[in-house]
Amino acid sequence: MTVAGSDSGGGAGIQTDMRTFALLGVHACVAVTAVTVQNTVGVSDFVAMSPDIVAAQMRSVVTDIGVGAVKTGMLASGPIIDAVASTADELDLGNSRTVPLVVDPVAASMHGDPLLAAEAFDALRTNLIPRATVVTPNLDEVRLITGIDVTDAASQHDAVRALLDMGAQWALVKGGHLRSSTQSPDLLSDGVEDHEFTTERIATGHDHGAGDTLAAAITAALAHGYSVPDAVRFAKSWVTEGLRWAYPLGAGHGPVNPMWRVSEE
Ligand SMILES: Nc1ncnc2c1ncn2[C@@H]1O[C@H](COP(=O)(O)OP(=O)(O)O)[C@@H](O)[C@H]1O
Ligand SMILES: Cc1ncc(COP(=O)(O)O)c(N)n1
Repeated sequence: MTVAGSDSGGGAGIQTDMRTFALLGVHACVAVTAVTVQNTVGVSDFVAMSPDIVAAQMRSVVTDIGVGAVKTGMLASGPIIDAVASTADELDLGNSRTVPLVVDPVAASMHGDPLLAAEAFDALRTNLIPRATVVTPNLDEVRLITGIDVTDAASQHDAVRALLDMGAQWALVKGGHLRSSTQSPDLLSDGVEDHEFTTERIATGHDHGAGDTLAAAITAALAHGYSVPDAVRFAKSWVTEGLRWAYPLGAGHGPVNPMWRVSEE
């Protein structure tokens, strides 16, 4: 299940989560948190759902269909974060519970347009990150959540540690925004084991939805029973191929292509 916002341009959010889930052989259920007015150049507006309706979608799906793993993406507001956190407890989702919960703490679109209210960061830190089986921030989100500016391997380790100190079971600090590097290094840790997943940086401006694709692929792999390190290893290779097969669209950033496996044939 994905708990996320709609991207009218189809490059990120629910739309990319559902494509990724389908291609990875899992049925996608959805709790819509917000509807964005979005294309390849930016997000011009959004409307958030009521927290009760978000919680009710989660409850409706879990009590009837069941879920193998759950991912959160754009949550829009503090009250939605609080509702998702308490519903996760009610439904036995998250850190040390039955069903893994992947928290992608989406704060803004890649164009810099906000997707989370500024006053919602406390709720993210104190209510959602402690419930995460794995939290997957990019470097801008790391700065906003922990105050740490990641510029190298040492500060990436510090950021992982800060997220684990907030209570996440595993933290994955993604290196996609280290744009001056020739590589794209992601660091995963639970405080005991460190795993580095590094790929060559792909020269593309069409990287819209990369974080969603990665987190959705982690979620699908967890639903298939992978361990967290194996799920992240798989998802990193999946998003790397998606970036290689990304295509231009509109006047801005085209989408990572989660259909790369189909496109290849
Ligand atoms: N140009 C690139 N080449 C290779 N991997 C990339 C590139 N850009 C991002 N990635 C990878 O895509 C995933 C999403 O990363 P990132 O861009 O940091 O997140 P977000 O989309 O949330 O901003 C990470 O695994 C990151 O390493
Ligand atoms: C509904 C929604 N969810 C998530 C993102 C983040 O994706 P990106 O960082 O590629 O803009 C987005 N732009 N829109």
